[in-house]
Parts: sequence; C-alpha cells; structure tokens
Amino acid sequence: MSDYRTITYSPAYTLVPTYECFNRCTYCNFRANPGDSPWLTIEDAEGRLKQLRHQGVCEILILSGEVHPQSSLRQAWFERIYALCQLALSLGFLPHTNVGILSFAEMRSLGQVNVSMGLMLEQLTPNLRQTVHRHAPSKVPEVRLQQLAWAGELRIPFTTGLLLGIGEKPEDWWETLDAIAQIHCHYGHIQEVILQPYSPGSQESWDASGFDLYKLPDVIAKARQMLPSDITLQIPPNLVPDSQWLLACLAAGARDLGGIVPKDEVNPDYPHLHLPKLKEILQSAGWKLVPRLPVYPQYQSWLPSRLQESLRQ
Ligand SMILES: O=c1nc2n(C[C@H](O)[C@H](O)[C@H](O)CO)c3cc(O)ccc3cc-2c(=O)[nH]1
Ligand SMILES: C[C@H]1O[C@@H](n2cnc3c(N)ncnc32)[C@H](O)[C@@H]1O
Ligand code: MET
Ligand code: SF4
Repeated sequence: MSDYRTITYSPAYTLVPTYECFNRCTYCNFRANPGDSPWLTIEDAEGRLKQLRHQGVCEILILSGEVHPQSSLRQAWFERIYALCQLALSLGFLPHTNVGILSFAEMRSLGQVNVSMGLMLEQLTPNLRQTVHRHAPSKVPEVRLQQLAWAGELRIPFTTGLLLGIGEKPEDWWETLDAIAQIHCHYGHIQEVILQPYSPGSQESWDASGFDLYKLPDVIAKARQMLPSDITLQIPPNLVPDSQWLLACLAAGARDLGGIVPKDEVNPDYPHLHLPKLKEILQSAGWKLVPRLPVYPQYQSWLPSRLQESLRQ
C-alpha cells in the first residue's frame, strides 16, 4: 500500500502543568508570571483524563511554562511533569512532552515516560536575542541546538520546528532548516518538523501582524527540498484558516496536521475546525485524513520495552 495522498494528524489532548514561565517571549499568549498560575494537580489531571477515555484521544501533549533551573521549585516542577506522564500512561494514553529546556538528566528521565518529545528550535539567528527573545534565556539558539543533540544521544524520537514571522529574514529559515537536517543526519531522531506561523493573540506583549500565510507554501516547498525525506513536515491547520491555502501547503509537501486538540493552549484565539469539516476540505482535493500515533512507526523499536508495551495496548 502506498501512502500517496494520505495526510496524518494525532488525536490529542493538552495538559498544562503550569502557565508560569521565567521567560518572556514577547509573542507568547500562554505564559503567566511566576507564582500567578496554580500548578495542575494529579487529581485534577486524573479527572480530566478519565473523561477522555473512549473518545479516540491517544496523545497527551504536555506543554508547560518553565521554572528557572536555579529555582528552589525546579525539582517539584519536574516531578509534577514526570508524574503527569506516568498518570497518562497508566490510563492508556501516550505522552508527548514539550516543556522547554531540560538538563540532560531531566531529559533522560522524561524519555522513560514519553513515546516522543518536542522542542521548537524557533529560529537560529542571534538577532532575535535583542528583540522578541531579549528576556527569554531558554531561547538562546546554542542552548536549543544542544537540546536536539541530547535527544539524539538519548535516542528520543523528536519533534522540532521553526516559528515563522518573529522578525527573522528568509535566509534565516534556510540556516535553521539546514541545522535540523545536519543534526538528523548525525542522530536520525527527528520524526517531524513543524512550520509554525506566528499568529498574534490577545494576551501577548508584542503587537505585530502574523506571518504572511501566502508565503507558507514556498517555505514548505523549500523545506521539503532541504530536509531528509524521512522527516515529515507538519503544519497546524488552525493557524492556516483559509482552506485554499491549507491545500496549497499540502500540495507544497506538508503531510501532517499535528495534534488536533479541543483547545490549542498556545494559540487559544485559533480554534481547530471540527474533524469532519477538515476531512471534507481535504477530501475535496483528493487527500485522506488519517489518525497517527505520537511516535512514528520507524521509531517504535527505539523505545524502552515498557513504552513499547503501552503502544501495543
Ligand atoms: O495544538 C498544538 N500542538 C502543538 N504541538 C503538538 C503537535 O501538534 C503534535 O501533536 C506533536 O508534535 C505530536 O506529534 C507542538 C509540539 C511540539 O513538540 C512543539 C510545539 C508544538 C506546538 C503546538 C501548538 O502550538 N499547538
Ligand atoms: C510551543 C511552541 O509554540 C510556539 N508559539 C508560541 N507563541 C506562539 C504564537 N503567538 N503563535 C504561534 N506559535 C507560537 C513556539 O514555537 C513554542 O515553542
Ligand atoms: N515553554 C516551552 C517553549 O517555549 C513550551 C511551551 S511554549 C508555550 O519551548
Ligand atoms: S513561548 Fe514558552 S518559553 Fe516563551 S514565554 Fe511562552 S511559555 Fe515561556
């Protein structure tokens, strides 16, 4: 069977351990000030996950604001995230965690309870350190590249990507894609690359217009040429609301729509279309939308045997 004309998505639900974050990326509509966002309790998460059973949800996406590595609360923050992953597994779900920068030891332990993990490279250009990332130590490009290398060393199936339209130049896109291609050639662990158009929301401090979506198909086409063919290109359909342009993105080489979630926690102002509607749009152009797991098939044998057991169930 050929996978020609097939587009995938992951039926997902997002848990947010905390919105509090010591970084202040100016485009962020997610963060709260440290101390201002009560942490998600295990009891609360358990209640929510139990309601999700038998609804077709497979992936639990764990997205968090970050507690400073030197903070006395760091260990409790990390333990809460680990416990949330264990909880999701115990209830039959498959966790994918993206909680920002981790120490090597933290990443290694989360690798034991996640079928894949993620961290967006955003953009490599150092210029953003003076602008949108001026108060975001976690967004230092070298630090993020190091995270990708550690994930490779630890053989964790990984999702990364570019945030487009945060003040970078087109040549910066190619530099960032090239870095991803190189790291994948070394470790072979990048399962997908997200091309995420910056989309303005109501909570951010930056007041910029969103990424010009009409450029997205060209960026996708170039990314498809530059990246190894075993990396899937993902675009978030809720951030490409014009269905003709969504189809143009697929024609250009995007093959995955990421997690389709009840609430996009990062871009709460952009709800997803209902699945039947999305299927209909894709079908009109000859595409079939099919669910996938948060770990791609070629990486399943990389996982610890406990996680492979969870996959079988
Ligand atoms: O619904 C969303 N899912 C996001 N996801 C999840 C993604 O769509 C997929 O569900 C996962 O990558 C699993 O395949 C991210 C995953 C990452 O590793 C890094 C960044 C994102 C960003 C988003 C996002 O903004 N909205
Ligand atoms: C979890 C990921 O969400 C992305 N992210 C953060 N803020 C926005 C926004 N306003 N629009 C689009 N993507 C965003 C970043 O790339 C981050 O790494
Ligand atoms: N704080 C993490 C990052 O930026 C993940 C969530 S962002 C809303 O990488
Ligand atoms: S994008 Fe992530 S790191 Fe930046 S402020 Fe938001 S939550 Fe924090």
